[in-house]
Amino acid sequence: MVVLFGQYLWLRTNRLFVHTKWQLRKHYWSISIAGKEMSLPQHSVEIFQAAVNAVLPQTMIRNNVRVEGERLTVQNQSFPVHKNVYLVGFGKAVLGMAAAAEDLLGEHMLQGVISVPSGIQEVLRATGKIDMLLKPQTKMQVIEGAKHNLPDENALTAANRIQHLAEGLTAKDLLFVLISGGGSALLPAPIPPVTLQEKQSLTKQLAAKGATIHELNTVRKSLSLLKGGGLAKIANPAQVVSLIMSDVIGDSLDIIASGPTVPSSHRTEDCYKILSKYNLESSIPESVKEVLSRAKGSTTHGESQDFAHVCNFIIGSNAIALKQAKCQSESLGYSTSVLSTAVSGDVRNVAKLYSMLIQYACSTLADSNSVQQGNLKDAILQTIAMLDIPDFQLDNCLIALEESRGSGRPVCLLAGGETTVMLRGKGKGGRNQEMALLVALELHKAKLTRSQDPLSEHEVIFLSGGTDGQDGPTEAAGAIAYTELVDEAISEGLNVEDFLSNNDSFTFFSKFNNGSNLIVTGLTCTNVMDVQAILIRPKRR
Ligand SMILES: Nc1ncnc2c1ncn2[C@@H]1O[C@H](COP(=O)(O)OP(=O)(O)OP(=O)(O)O)[C@@H](O)[C@H]1O
Ligand SMILES: O=C(O)[C@H](O)CO
Repeated sequence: MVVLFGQYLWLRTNRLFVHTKWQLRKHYWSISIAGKEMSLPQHSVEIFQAAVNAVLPQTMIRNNVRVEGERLTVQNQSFPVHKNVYLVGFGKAVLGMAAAAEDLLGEHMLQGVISVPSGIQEVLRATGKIDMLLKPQTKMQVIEGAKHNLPDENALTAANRIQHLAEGLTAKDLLFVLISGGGSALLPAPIPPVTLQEKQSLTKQLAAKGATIHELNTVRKSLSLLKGGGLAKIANPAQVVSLIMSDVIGDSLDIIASGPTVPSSHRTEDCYKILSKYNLESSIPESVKEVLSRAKGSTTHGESQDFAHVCNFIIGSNAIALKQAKCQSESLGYSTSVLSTAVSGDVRNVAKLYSMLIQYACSTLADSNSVQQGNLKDAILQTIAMLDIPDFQLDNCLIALEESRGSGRPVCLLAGGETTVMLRGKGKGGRNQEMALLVALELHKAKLTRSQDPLSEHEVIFLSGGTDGQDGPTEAAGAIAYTELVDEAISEGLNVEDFLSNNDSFTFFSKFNNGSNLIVTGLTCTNVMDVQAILIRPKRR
């Protein structure tokens, strides 16, 4: 059976996908839903796409902000406005947020500066996403910077202009602050004598050693004039209204883009603890030591009462994306459950968790060996506890499985979050591609070690993708894996373990199956962490 999947996807999804390289693989049998022939990998991409489309920045602004006459309402809170609004923003989703905000604010808006990723306007023009671009008569200045998500001179210029704008505000003004993931790199304002290069090098070293975003941003806040509440402090006495798209676990306001409008609860000791945890104490530059010692305990820019002029609102999150993914998956005919929006930890352990979950689901669907199921369940619960994933709902998985057993519908399990990768090699990859490859390897090993194997009786797809469309410093958003992937790779002369030991997942997926398993979306201009989808159904006999 041949389906022109690439073409089909383009027609259906030209809002999101620049191109998607999926071609239908011959061993996937198709099912007919609403007259359409589609396969599991196609469905997984559609579900991922629904997640991303649910959190497009302009939609998030329109869903949360209203301007009626001289009243600006965000969620349930109103603010008077009278041609007194200034706007600043920084992050991967900020261009679309700013375009929608400027439209809504109309004549109330006076001036703005936004710091957005390098090349983003060109990508939007090239892909026809005109509604995310500012109008020619915009009152905003756009500065592109932070290539490869690293702070650079352009981002520094943007941060200086934002600081300058905020410093000039009075009690009559309202500062609209648009914040999204990637904001930390786009708003560098190192406290002298720390230099941009020193800050960049420290964050790079921490990231490479697997530091979490909470740890990274705790350190970033302590070395910045604008992070950790600094921007809000500078804008005082103006009313500050921040609209935030969350790309961190638990939606912690003080961590997203390092919380420029949020008081920080972290202390200097927290920074030293993190630096020593990753053995970086001896390589801290003198300038960093000086700034940390000056902070004398607190790294916050004032106490919480100093933030009475600030209102922070979360307007987009991983939970919103997964909710829409669930709707899409249900409409495609799957028994669906969302398991967690907080999957985090070392990518290797998370991949083990997903592999066990897939085996558990297959054995429950096959109603096989209950001892094996019990052992798997115990191991899953232990891994969840070890990874410390607070909201993981294994019971939701059981609900979907039971429903599927009753109805014969295929199963879709969804989760989201952000893992960390300990870089050991020099290859090219990202946490989603690495996770997909690791899951494939785990499934391969599990298949070899079990004699009666419910895995082989099921068609299984595992997708992991970054909602921002850029997984690590690669051109892909993520990748798709399945149980037979390792065997197929061997037949193509590719050794999965070699690629993994060099953190070279992008190179692997570029070569494997002519790159068909890569999800290539281009920059999506939004960012609410990563999404994983597991699709399972019994193989036809
Ligand atoms: N070769 C590689 N293989 C696997 N992961 C990698 C590789 N190189 C970098 N990474 C991971 O990519 C991540 C950095 O990617 P990126 O800049 O897209 O981060 P991000 O967390 O999505 O950014 P932000 O949160 O600022 O939006 C880090 O977690 C890093 O460990
Ligand atoms: O910019 C950042 O700090 C990360 O994307 C987390 O928000």
